[in-house]
Amino acid sequence: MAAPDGPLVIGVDSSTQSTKVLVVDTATGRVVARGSAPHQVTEEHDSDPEQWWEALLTAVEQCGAPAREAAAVAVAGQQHGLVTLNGEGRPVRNALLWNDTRSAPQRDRLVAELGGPAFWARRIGSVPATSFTVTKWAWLRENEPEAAAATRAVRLPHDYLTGRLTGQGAAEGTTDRGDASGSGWWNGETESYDEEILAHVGLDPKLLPRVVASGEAAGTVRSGLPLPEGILVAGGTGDNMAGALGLGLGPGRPVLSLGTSGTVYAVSGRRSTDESGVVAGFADATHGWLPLACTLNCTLAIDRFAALLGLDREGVAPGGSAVVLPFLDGERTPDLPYATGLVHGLRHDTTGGQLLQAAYDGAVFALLQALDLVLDADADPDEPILLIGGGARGTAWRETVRRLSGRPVRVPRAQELVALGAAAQAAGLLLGRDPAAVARDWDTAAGPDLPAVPRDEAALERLAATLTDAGALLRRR
Ligand SMILES: Nc1ncnc2c1ncn2[C@@H]1O[C@H](COP(=O)(O)OP(=O)(O)O)[C@@H](O)[C@H]1O
Ligand SMILES: O=C(CO)[C@@H](O)[C@H](O)COP(=O)(O)O
Repeated sequence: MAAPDGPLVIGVDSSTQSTKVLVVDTATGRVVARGSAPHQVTEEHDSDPEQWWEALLTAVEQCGAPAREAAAVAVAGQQHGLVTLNGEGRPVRNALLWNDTRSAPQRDRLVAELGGPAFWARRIGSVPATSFTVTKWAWLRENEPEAAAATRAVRLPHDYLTGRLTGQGAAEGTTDRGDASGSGWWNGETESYDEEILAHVGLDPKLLPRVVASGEAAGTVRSGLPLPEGILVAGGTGDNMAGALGLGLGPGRPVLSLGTSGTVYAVSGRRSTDESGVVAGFADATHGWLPLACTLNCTLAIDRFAALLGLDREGVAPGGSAVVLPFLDGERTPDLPYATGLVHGLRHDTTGGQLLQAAYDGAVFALLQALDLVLDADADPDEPILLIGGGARGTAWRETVRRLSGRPVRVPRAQELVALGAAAQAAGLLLGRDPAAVARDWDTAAGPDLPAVPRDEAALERLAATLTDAGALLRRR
């Protein structure tokens, strides 16, 4: 390893399928070491937080000597997951994840009981989808009351890992405003926990972590870990907020992330309060906002579809009139938690490759429809879409986004932008700087631009019509 020019920092991305760790030179943004380890997710979409912790340690150990020289660390995590801890700070049960739709009945009731979509959009910036932590807590109380009663602390995934790094007890947890804004009990108007919502769902605010400010440390690394004892631990954040930091994102620049979830987002100085529920009005990890739309079925659904067809994920073919709505996990955008996958428009001459292409189209459609909604009204329509996440490495994904958006697409050369964003947060804390400005100095968003191609209006119209016509099927429980 060439000698670093500045202090080293560690950025962690604990996402749905795996944990990735980068050791980064703060002076240049150069990645000097990396590691990764997978997680298991059950068929019901829950996951053991102890396994995330083991994966984090494994991935840090893979980084070797540079990890032992780092001066600060931050953790970004999959949003919304409900982590319930006992008095010893250990999980009461597996975490209920963002893509678990079991809480759909509780969600419907909560929205109706507390003043409808307008109330929620105004208070928390979003009409909660079944992803939101508040709906999962309501589900737990109703379906596993003994687990809810045994809970002494409620955490989000990144809070849990930050707590394990710092040695926080059940009463000492921390979180940040970005990830807190996806809980459903953090009020964006007052920037504090919403006591009326918490009382309604029977959650004692004392069980929740303290929200640390941007630029404030969550603590320091405790002894006995493969990281230097006593180094700074930044507040951490949700994975999408960290992706925005990692790109050094400014207003008007749309991001499309293709991972287990599909997300489309932008940063804004204006707080979003979309009563339609398409846009979640999240906070970002500093002082601004991160309007975002999210789908439950993205790369995993398409890989499953390719496997069913016996094709490689790049085995797409143009043409045909097939439409696929790849809602294998139910769906959040559009809001169809009970939906299953749907194939329509088959003919004798439809090929497997055309069907696979239709599945890609179906996965990208709702995200692109939400693109203009997450951008400020004065955003330049010719600004390239920044394509990130594991899917951004695939040609079929890139070409689908180009063809259905009609916009230029840029794939940043830097990979693992969520872990890079966590590293930028750690660097910002260490150097007393704005983390997004640190990432801009690292030039993380640089990459070749793929020019715009004419938008495939026929494919978009077929998808829109099928969604409307299949409404009753897709809503059936
Ligand atoms: N070369 C590639 N081409 C297309 N897709 C890829 C490629 N490599 C990985 N992927 C996709 O990336 C996904 C993982 O993306 P990632 O952003 O790491 O997910 P998450 O952060 O949600 O755990 C996998 O489901 C896989 O389908
Ligand atoms: O629910 C959301 C955003 O609201 C998801 O984006 C999760 O944050 C999971 O992210 P990945 O594991 O797909 O990165």
